[in-house]
Amino acid sequence: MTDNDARPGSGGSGHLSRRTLLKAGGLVVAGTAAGFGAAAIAEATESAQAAEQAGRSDYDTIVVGAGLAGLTAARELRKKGRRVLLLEARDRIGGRTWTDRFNDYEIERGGAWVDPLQPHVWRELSRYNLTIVADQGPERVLMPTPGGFAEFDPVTAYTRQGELFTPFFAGARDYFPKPYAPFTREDLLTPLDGLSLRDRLNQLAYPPADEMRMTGTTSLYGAPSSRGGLLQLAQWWALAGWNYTGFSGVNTFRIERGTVALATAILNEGKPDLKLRAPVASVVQANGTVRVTTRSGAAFTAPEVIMAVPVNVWKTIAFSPGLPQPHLEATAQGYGVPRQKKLWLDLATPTDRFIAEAPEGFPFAIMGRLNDNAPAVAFTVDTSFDVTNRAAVEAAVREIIPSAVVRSHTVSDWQAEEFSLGGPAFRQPRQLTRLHRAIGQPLGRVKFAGDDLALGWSGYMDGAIESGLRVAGAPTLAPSPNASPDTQGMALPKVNRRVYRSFVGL
Ligand SMILES: Cc1cc2nc3c(=O)[nH]c(=O)nc-3n(C[C@H](O)[C@H](O)[C@H](O)COP(=O)(O)OP(=O)(O)OC[C@H]3O[C@@H](n4cnc5c(N)ncnc54)[C@H](O)[C@@H]3O)c2cc1C
Repeated sequence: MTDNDARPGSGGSGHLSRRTLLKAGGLVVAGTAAGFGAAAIAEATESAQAAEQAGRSDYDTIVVGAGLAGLTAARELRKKGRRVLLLEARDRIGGRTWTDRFNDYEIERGGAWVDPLQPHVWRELSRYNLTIVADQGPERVLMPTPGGFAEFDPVTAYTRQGELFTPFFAGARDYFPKPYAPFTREDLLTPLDGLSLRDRLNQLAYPPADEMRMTGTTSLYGAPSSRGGLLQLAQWWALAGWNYTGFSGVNTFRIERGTVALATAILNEGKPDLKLRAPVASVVQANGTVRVTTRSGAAFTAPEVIMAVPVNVWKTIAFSPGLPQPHLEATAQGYGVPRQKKLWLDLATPTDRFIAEAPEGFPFAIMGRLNDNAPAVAFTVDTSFDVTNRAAVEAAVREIIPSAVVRSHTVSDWQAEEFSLGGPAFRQPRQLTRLHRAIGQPLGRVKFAGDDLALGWSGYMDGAIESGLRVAGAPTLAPSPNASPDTQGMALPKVNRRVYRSFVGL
């Protein structure tokens, strides 16, 4: 049910005095946890206590955040017969997935690609009978060399990438023997978790000509390579079957009707009470009740709350009692790839299907046109050029393809969006062993969910769904990556996965 107004009988905002409403309204302006004053928390606490004493809660569970994690959790709880309220800050569902239009073309501004190696998202696609399409893939690949960019056929280019990346992940089968249970060999993980992607490159000491072919990948996720943790990428390698074809081929496929079709199907099955444009400002627990207050002052109570918002956003919400130390550290350090922007480019030239990878330090880490007559997609973590300016974007593209002509473009800046404050999850060194388990733990009656907290495909839609299932007490999946992927009866377009450089996790 889509319902932007307080539900009759919910008792929601009716619980608040005018004074509280005005005070809570101040939160909108402040927009940060710090902006939520002690007086407002005290009042919300009293109110939660009163609700508890009166034995009335508006809902059984309040889920905050209608991304794939929150939608999944809400559906699973509804299936158990619970009364569920889903509060979403934006005016749409889907969070870091967003099917939109650019010129006459359907684009994904966030998550796009799915794969049978990703069991949770794949099971959902099968459940809703959502058709899968394959990108056509590149006809040629531009790779950096010490003398400039050189052109290769895709099989040659990606066979070489496989030769370079396989040693990068040497030992991953030992330290991630069960990729969905990442702490199985914590003894081996702990010393490795201090390594950044840059550290691992330094250890391998590849000749410069080889290293430059790898830093397009490491800089994109690490943002820069020295920031991203080796073990995040290594876990994806393990989840994909400990080999390059799996790692690189993941995300060859898309949902024909867009990610919006998946998010909508989950919502329609669960039918929680959904309130859009309802950014949550505070979450206050007292005597067995949790009171959730939005920036506009609407308040709702339930014995249980699920926070399915990105870790990076936790710091903008006032929790009482306050977040434990690991949660505070994680939200201060950041869990989502910082600075990453996804651009769609209408290129007059070139007109063919290509992928170009650039070494660290270039404005674009990777770009390509994957389908005929489609716009090109490009990713940057460089904050020094103005991505809103067409001429600056064209100049950046021309650093790789000198003859390129950009007609128009559009940008998604997930870092700048206040309800994500970053891109997909990508852990930094030491976050896996020091923080990951701890931040998945509840704070009293408040539980946490999201792709950031997944045990498997963190940074992907699959991880968001996995986390949403787990927090709602529903079974998750952990297939052996050695087994052939379970396509769950879905028709799969036949493609040569070796020619893909998937835009893994992008
Ligand atoms: C550029 C980009 C490319 C990606 N590419 C892929 C890909 O190809 N394949 C893939 O599988 N994954 C990809 N991902 C990752 C994937 O999109 C995410 O893993 C997934 O969407 C996360 O879902 P989530 O529910 O955990 O979080 P989100 O989708 O971020 O959902 C959280 C929700 O909480 C809401 N919210 C935030 N703050 C508040 C508040 N205060 N009150 C109420 N609501 C709030 C947000 O508006 C949002 O709707 C990509 C992500 C990005 C950014």
